[in-house]
Amino acid sequence: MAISMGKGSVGVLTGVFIASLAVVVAVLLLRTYNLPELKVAWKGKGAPRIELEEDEREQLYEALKAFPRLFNSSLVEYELVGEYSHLFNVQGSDNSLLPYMLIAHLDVVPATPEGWDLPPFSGEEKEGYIYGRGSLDDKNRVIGILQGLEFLFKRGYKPRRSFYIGLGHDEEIGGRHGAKEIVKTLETRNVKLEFLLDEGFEVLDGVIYGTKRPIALIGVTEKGTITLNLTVHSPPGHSSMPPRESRIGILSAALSRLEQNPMPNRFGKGPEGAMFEQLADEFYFPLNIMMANLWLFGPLVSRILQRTPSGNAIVRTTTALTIFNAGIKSNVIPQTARATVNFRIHPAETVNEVMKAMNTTIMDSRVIPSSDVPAFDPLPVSPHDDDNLGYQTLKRTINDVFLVEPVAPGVFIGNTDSRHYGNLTASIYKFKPVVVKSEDLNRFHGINERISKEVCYSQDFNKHATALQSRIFSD
Ligand SMILES: CCCCCCCC/C=C\CCCCCCCC(=O)NCC(=O)O
Ligand SMILES: [Zn+2]
Ligand SMILES: [Zn+2]
Repeated sequence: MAISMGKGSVGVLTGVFIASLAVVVAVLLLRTYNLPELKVAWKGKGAPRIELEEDEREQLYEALKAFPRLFNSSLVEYELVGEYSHLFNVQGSDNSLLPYMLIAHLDVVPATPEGWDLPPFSGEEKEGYIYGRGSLDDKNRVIGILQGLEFLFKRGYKPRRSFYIGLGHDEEIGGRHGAKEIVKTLETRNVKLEFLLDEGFEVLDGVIYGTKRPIALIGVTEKGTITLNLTVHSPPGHSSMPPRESRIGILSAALSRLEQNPMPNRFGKGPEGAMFEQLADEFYFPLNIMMANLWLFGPLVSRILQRTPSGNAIVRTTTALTIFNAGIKSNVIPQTARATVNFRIHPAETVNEVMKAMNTTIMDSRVIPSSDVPAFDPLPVSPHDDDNLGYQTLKRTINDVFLVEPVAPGVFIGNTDSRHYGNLTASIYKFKPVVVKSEDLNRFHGINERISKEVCYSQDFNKHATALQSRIFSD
């Protein structure tokens, strides 16, 4: 797996990618940077609070030590938002240009050590990879962005276009206190953005069945989501006198019906069809002919795609059973059985339609649905035509840095903080500067999440930096 970076026509974007390449270097720097005395230019309402806990103060100080030029630059305003999220504003020289924004998140999903080759929170290395929860999602981008800026400031970087950086702390649970608060902060200042870049697809090497070479996808929209709790209640009792149907049995049957009756294959009814058509030449014969003629071969292609979990995620609303809880003792009939189901909604469907289909499939009034988190429909498609600054900058940067020619717009299958920024810009792009192979897909939220060190070093950092200089300073 590779990680890389560089930047396009917009100021730091190239630096960010370049720095993403050097994430390993950045991690080492975090530990070894030899500090000059800090004169930190904290501004805004995020100046360190007197009531910071010792460990919080320690962490902030570590950040300052790791990125001294960033935190000392007169061009940078920094503030803490929602207690743990970070907002940076880098001032450009031309206020007539709309700022852009880079976002990433600091939090991770949980991990227990079972099945990992190295402990999930160790950051230890093995055979050229750094292992750890967050190494792909999304600490690589956090470090990449900060290291990119540090690198650029070292070179005397002065952007023309202002930009923001937002680092959220609760993306994995919906971004309510992080990204949403950052957005509120920006809205009170009437900020509008030229575009926003967030995590998303990657350079996919052998991931899309039948492709001849690596392909980069930029997420220009994302699927909607419903997270539902399904509960079956009734009074508890002695296991020696079980009811004919237990709560566990009732709920399990309902869940099994959901799994056995997936939502319909909607391939071609959303923007995903255009992606495959655009990429038609990248497929081996006869898939190339089929992709170029989806009006005829669409049904066959959709059946091929749905064979793999990642392809299936593209063609339909997915149904994932993620949590199941019931029972407290081996001889007590449980009072409650409860499960969580996570739907990711295809762009051709809506929350209402999926809810209706779910009720029809379960068809059991003893199974009570409820939800702790808001559902949302698939998101609008961001512009990605030839003259769109954000999309084209990102596309050209991917071409240059990864030396990957095919870049296509796609429907992102996960959900991230960027959906909260819809009032600030219609141009939201989702790309993570790493190369991913098929066998890596299970590492996201799975075991042995890791990032390659070798490829970071083997990429010619200085070459990329030099080649992209004109872009760095042209905007
Ligand atoms: C032919 C099909 C090609 C599909 C290729 C799919 C490749 C997907 C690669 C990685 C995606 C893994 C999901 C990552 C989601 C990251 C964001 C996240 O975790 N957000 C929270 C959430 O969605 O719950
Ligand atoms: Zn993430
Ligand atoms: Zn995640």
